[in-house]
Amino acid sequence: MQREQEFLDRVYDRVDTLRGLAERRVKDALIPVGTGMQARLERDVLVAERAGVLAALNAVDGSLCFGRIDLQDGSAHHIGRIGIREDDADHTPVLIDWRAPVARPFYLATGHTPLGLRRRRHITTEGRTVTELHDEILDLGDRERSGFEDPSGDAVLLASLNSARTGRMSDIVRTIQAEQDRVIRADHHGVLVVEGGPGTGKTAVALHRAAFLLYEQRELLAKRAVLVVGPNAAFLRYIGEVLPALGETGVLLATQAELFPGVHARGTDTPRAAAVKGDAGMAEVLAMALRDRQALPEPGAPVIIRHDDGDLILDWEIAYEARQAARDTLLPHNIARPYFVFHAVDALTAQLAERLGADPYGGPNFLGPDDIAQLGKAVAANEEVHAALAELWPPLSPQRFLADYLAEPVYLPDEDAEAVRRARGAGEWTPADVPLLDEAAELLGTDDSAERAAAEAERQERIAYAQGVLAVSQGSESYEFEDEESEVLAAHDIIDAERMAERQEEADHRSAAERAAADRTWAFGHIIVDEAQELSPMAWRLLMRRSPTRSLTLVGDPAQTSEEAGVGSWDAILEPYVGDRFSQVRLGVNYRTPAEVMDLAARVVRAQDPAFEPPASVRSTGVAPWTRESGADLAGAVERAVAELTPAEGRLAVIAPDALHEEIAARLDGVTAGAEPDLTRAVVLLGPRGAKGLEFDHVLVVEPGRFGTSDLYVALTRATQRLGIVHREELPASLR
Ligand SMILES: Nc1ncnc2c1ncn2[C@@H]1O[C@H](COP(=O)(O)OP(=O)(O)OP(=O)(O)O)[C@@H](O)[C@H]1O
Repeated sequence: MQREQEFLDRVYDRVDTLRGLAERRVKDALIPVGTGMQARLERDVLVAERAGVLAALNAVDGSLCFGRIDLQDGSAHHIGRIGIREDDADHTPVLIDWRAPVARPFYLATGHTPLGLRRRRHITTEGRTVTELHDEILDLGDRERSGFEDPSGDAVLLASLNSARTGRMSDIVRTIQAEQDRVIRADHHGVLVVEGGPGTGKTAVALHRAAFLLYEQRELLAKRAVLVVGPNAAFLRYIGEVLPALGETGVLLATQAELFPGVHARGTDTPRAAAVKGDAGMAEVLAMALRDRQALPEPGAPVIIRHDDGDLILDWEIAYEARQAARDTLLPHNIARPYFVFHAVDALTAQLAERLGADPYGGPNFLGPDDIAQLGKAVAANEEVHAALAELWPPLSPQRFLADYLAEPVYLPDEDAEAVRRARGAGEWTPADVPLLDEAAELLGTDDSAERAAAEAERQERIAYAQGVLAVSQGSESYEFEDEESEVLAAHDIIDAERMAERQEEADHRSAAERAAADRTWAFGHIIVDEAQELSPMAWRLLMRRSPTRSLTLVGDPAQTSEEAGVGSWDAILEPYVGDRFSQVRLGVNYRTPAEVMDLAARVVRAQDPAFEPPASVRSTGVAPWTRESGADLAGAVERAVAELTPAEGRLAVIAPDALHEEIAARLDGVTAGAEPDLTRAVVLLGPRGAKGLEFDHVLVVEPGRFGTSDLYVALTRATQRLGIVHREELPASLR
């Protein structure tokens, strides 16, 4: 213990020095250097990197070092959350980053395959103090003993699994199991599917994989960022501290609702509406609806446009020809629109020229090319022409187009159309709208010509300003002294106006993740999707656009699928994008739910699928789950059960059908219905969907007869210790 403490003191001394250094280096990096795009980009990356180092040093302070491996060759390494090196000529490693290849035997070695290890030591600390050691002897021939031997090898794991929950997920870096380690360190190329039942550590593994990839592919991912997609905001908050605790901040966590920058999708859909909106056929439906927005005047009923040189007649033929020319470009709607306008203006000009220059005696037209060009300019400048053309081929934003479509949904069976119909201006965007907005944005194309023109105008303004500055400095021409060496330089000698203008531009110190959050077309370096079974085919289209390299990790459990829009099999999800070129692994051990609770949960699924095999629980508590009939006063029975089950330390979740929340919340102190739950409170009230991915020490399930099979399976598997069930209505047969 003493020696480990001395070691730790040395490491923390070094950390404190490094932190001081990092603080100074962040400040230095902020000083503007060089000019030009490249220099600025490099500086911004440097600032982000150095700020990242500082954040990492600050974040990992609490439990920096957690392990040690002693090798058969007599050497030893300490393993920590981040790597620390000595300040010597060789930069000797003091603490090995858990993600480094050298650290790998810490996770994989067994007595059977010791991978060159003699001993594995788990070091437990509180703050900067060593409090416990647990040693596993891996070389049975080795007689040396420390007195801290842990013959079972899982004391640290079990202590962590049994510890009281806090409402925030913690990292598992000290106790990653071998099957999990293989997933975390799998190659980042291509698509990896990680399947596993409740509590098998899928979420934990996905997050540690993000940390691993950020370490291994630091250069690529610092620029392109990692996206982690989770099922809802409460879940993202629940997992939000894991990566920072591992020293990683370059990750964007988002729900589907947040994947269209500028839109906050806070509305809700009926399950039916969400399923219709998520169906793959919606891509074609929207494309067809958009073609309908490229309209023509009725044949025989042309649009008459007033014009100084005589009325212009915008008829079916002119509009048809112009539309065809624009469609032939195969460009998205907004980008093809100028072609439509150009062809229509051209045809209207020709019409006018023919009328004005016509020779009454049938000779050639009087007007020369210059006259016609003049006429064309006047037609193009006529506001009414543009208004008429905008009626036929309107410039559209994704929001406007989708709102219009939902107000009058076409190309859908009547029932589906009714399910998604929403009056213009009514209600908010919903998560299921987000992939449709993204699809619309693709079909429409971004017409950013106005923004580009504005940016260029701004740049010209800066250059003009800089020229002004230089003109003033010109007044003090460089004086040529006889002695050439002593020439005095003026500002304009060393800097031209353009470079000076660039210098004035605001530096963009946002990290790649922050930039990515604001950019719909961002291509992420890697995307991790948790609860991937819930996403609809339309949502997959959106995510695949954000991952042109198809570097993805998908994590999920088909048995827990609750969304009607969710896709049934990984083959069905992935076939359109990568064919059958994806790898799949299964995690088979449940670290969360005790065996007693898992047995009950498995019965629920088996009632539907007799061949169902749940993951094996690593623990049992010896406490069986119980069911209790409430009599008439359901809320009263819940209140009493909550009083019994609320742990002295840790968290209790009441998982009840949404319709009962008001009634239940009224009886529970500090518990509210409807609002987004604060998971750090001792008692939390949730619906089965909101409980997805979360866990609590104790769980009370209310009125399980009203839950669908997969929702009930999710609800029952949230407990790390105890489970109770309260019901007034009849129990499902599987729970009786
Ligand atoms: N190797 C490990 N060491 C310590 N704790 C672990 C380990 N693996 C998993 N856990 C813990 O088990 C619990 C369940 O993990 P996690 O939430 O990642 O499972 P999951 O497979 O995503 O579950 P679900 O599908 O039910 O949401 C978490 O508390 C997690 O910290």
